[in-house]
Amino acid sequence: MSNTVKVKGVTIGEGMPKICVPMVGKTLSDLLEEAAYLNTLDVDVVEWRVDFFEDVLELEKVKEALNQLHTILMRHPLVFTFRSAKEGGEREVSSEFYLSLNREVAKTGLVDIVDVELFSDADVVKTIVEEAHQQGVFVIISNHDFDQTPSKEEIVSRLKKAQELGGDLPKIAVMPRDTKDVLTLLEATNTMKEQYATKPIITMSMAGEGVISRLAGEVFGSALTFGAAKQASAPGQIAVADLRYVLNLLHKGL
Ligand SMILES: O=C1C[C@@](O)(C(=O)O)C[C@@H](O)[C@@H]1O
Repeated sequence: MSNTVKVKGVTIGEGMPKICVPMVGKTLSDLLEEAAYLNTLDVDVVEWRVDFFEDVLELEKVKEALNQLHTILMRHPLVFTFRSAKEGGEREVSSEFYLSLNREVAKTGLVDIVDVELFSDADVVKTIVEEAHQQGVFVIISNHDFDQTPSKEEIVSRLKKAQELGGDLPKIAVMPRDTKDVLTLLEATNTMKEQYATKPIITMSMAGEGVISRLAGEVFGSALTFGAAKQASAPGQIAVADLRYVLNLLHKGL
């Protein structure tokens, strides 16, 4: 049985998949505008994709931005994510910087969840998980394959690894080359959820062919789905209102 992650009144892993929308602004003023707009949408969780932020290398500016974003978004659980270029993000940084960025942000009390990549340096993953948990911050341990869909066994094994490393929300995003790849992701999700998961998991097959995986999480076992506000942060994300409509529809049928 999967546990749940409860944050600011949102229970991830129970009922309908929760909708998370990424903020991808480059400047603070873009971000503040995006945050205000997100407040008008029916979203459960907000993600700050800080790798898009032009001042991401200056920790003080990141913290200042977080302060301001928090005043707008305080009702929503906030995920803090630096996505590396090798996993589909905007830039690459050193392991040292990645560690200090995540550890400093976890200490601010302004974020609820940090996203750490499974294939980061093993000590870095361990340290971030430990320190985030000391601060009462949850951890997504994630992996992204923008080129292909690994085998079912490999997907399950990565999700298990993320769980063993202490991730509260193991996550994987993969790219399909055909519809069979989408089925592979769905099957891996179902197997993980039914047989191994002690935590809510998050999975998606990206791009157009994979859209079904962003909609049918409640059926196959993914607890959270990423939707788009004005700008998508990954291929295949659909508008929040459409996402909510379909999630509700599928929920009614279950
Ligand atoms: O990891 C993910 C999932 C994602 O890549 C997607 O495919 O929706 C979008 C990213 O912003 C997020 O950090």
